[in-house]
Order: sequence, then C-alpha cells, then structure tokens
Amino acid sequence: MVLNVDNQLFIFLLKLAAKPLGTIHGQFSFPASGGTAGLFFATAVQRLNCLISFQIFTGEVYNDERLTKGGRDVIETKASIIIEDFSALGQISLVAATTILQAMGITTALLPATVLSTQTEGFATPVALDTTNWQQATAQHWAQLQLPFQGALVGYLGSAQEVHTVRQIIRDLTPNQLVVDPVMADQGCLYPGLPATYPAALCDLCRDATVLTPNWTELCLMTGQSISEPNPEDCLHMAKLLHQSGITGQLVVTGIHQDGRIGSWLVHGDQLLFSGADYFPGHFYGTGDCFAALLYGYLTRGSKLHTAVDQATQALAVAVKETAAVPMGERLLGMQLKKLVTYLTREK
Ligand SMILES: Nc1ncnc2c1ncn2[C@@H]1O[C@H](COP(=O)(O)OP(=O)(O)O)[C@@H](O)[C@H]1O
Ligand SMILES: Cc1ncc(COP(=O)(O)O)c(C=O)c1O
Repeated sequence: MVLNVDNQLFIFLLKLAAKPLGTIHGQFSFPASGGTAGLFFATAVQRLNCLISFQIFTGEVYNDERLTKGGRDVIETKASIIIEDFSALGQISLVAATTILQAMGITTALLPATVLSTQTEGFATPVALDTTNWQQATAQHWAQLQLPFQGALVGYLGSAQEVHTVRQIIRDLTPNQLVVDPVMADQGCLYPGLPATYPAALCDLCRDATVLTPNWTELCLMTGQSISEPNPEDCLHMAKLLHQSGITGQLVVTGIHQDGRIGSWLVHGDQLLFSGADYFPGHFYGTGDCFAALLYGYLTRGSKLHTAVDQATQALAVAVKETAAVPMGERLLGMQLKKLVTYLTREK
C-alpha cells in the first residue's frame, strides 16, 4: 500500500536531509508506515551521501552535480547488440547467447527479434509475439543516447520483414563488427514456418556481415545450390559464389565431419581450416546458436578469427558433452550450459 504524504513539516525535514544531493520539491508518496519510513529513508540517504540520481515513487528526481543534464554519466563500455528470437522455454538462441556472453564478461544490448513460447522444432506451432515496433523504438532510443556499440550478433529472425528491420537497425547503430548466423535450416530443410523467400531476404542482411556462420544446408540455400553432402570443393565454390553476390564477410561453415571429429571449416583464400572436437551421436538443438555466441565472444575479447574459431569449438564441446548425458527428448530444450558457464568464467 502507498500513502500520500502532504505534510509541510515532513517535506521540510526531507529537504533538509537531502540537501547535499540537490534540490527537491513537491509531494511525495511513501509506503504505509508513512512519515517515519520517509524520514528514515531520507536520513539514510544523507548518511550515504549517494552520488546518484534516484526517483522516489511519484517521479521526483534528485540531481547531483556530477550528472549531466540528460541524467547520466558518460557510458564508456561498448555493449554488444544481440538480435535473435527469445524462445521462452529452455536454452535456445537469445537465452543461450546472453548466458554465454555474460559469462564471458561482455555487456549485452538485447533486441529480441520475436518472442516465442518455444523454439520452432518439436513443439508444434509456437505462440509468437511480434517485436518489430519495440525494436525500432529501442534502437532509436539507443541512437539518441549515442551509446557506443562494440559489435552485433544476429541469429534466428523468423520473417523477411524482420530481416529488413534488423538490417536498418544495424545500419543506424553502426557496430564495428557484425557476426551473422543465418539460422534458417538444417539437415537439408528450412526450419518450420519459414517461407521459401527467406534465404534471399537473409542474403541482403549478410552483405553487411563481417563474419558468417552458416551450417552446410544454409550455405547451399544462400548460394542457390542443390543440397549436397559437405565436401571441400563445393564449399570453396560456394564461398566464391557468395563473394560474387556481395557477401564478403569471412565464412565459417559449421557441422563439418572430418577425421572422426566434428567442427567447422574456416574459408581462408583457397584453403579450408578445420577446427573440430569429439563427435557425440544424434542431433543437438541450439549448437549453432551457442557456437555463434562463443565465436562472437572470443572475437570481442580480441582473438583473431582462426583462434576464435578454435576457442569457440573447444568451449562448445563442454556444453555438447554435458547435453549428451541428458535423455534424448530433453535435447529439444537446447544445450545444457552449466558446465560451459563455469568453463567460461574460469578463463582469464
Ligand atoms: N553431434 C555433435 N557432436 C559434437 N559436436 C557437435 C555435434 N553437432 C554439432 N556440434 C558442434 O556444434 C557446431 C554447430 O553445429 P551445427 O549443427 O552446424 O549448427 P546448427 O545448429 O546451426 O545447424 C558444429 O560445428 C560442432 O562444432
Ligand atoms: C526459434 C529458433 N531459434 C533458433 C534455432 C536455432 O537452432 P540451431 O542453433 O540448432 O540452428 C531454432 C531451431 O530450430 C529455432 O527454432
């Protein structure tokens, strides 16, 4: 319960208590204990001599000289913009990426691309909430605040319209690096609910990417090639096709089996550099999301791309091993991240 206190003596005492913090005026609301709680609060504030701006229930603001007129100090931390679906259940996409990047000590700026009740595979049709208007308004707010951004990571977006929105947002916020995981397909098929026009829409966004992490099916769809078995010759050919179409970011193709291991090919000129780890039988959901987040994280920490791919592959293997130990049906919830978080927080 909130009680309105309109008591001249109380306001006088509160002004006195808060004097070191600047000017206050008007009418205040405090919890049921009323004047006593208010006085206690004001005295505590005075004792702490807080150098912050804070708001009391009614919206009255204390201003401190150190704060700018806009109401905040300059923020120097460069946040990372993460744009992908927020699937409410389990550890898919934005939930996994946020967990990983926070464990790596990276400040995130989240723009959920769509809010889903579940991921799109294995749970029938998820309930979806379109976030386009909110995303645009939030990006505009961030631009007005002139916040600095280190980079952006883009994953599953879910509609061609959303892809266009995201492209515009990225152009407005100008992050230094853009890692795009063109999430749309696996094992030869587009994910449920995505239209056949989706790959072309995604290619537009990929033109702005500095690093791309498609799996083999996604690479084939992006280049309009029929879906083959992964092989080096086709991979290099498709890398050239992408380049010719204006997609010039560095290419890391995931889900590659080589020498009894599984990992990715980093396209380096006419060479393919393989990074791999132990293969665990069966399909895992959300490995691609986690790989892209880890790769983004290591790049942000300053690793060169080849090193970052190796680091991401080894870190991901920790989560794959943990997830392999849970019953197969549970894998639909995404990757188990507990051990990976410990691994990441222990890293220097
Ligand atoms: N069965 C598996 N065993 C071990 N690691 C795997 C397995 N499946 C995927 N990974 C790891 O996850 C990475 C991304 O997986 P991939 O299936 O290509 O992603 P996506 O989810 O985008 O299809 C792979 O390059 C590999 O490092
Ligand atoms: C909503 C959603 N986001 C993300 C993904 C990405 O999963 P993965 O990392 O396995 O490509 C999926 C896969 O089905 C999905 O449905």
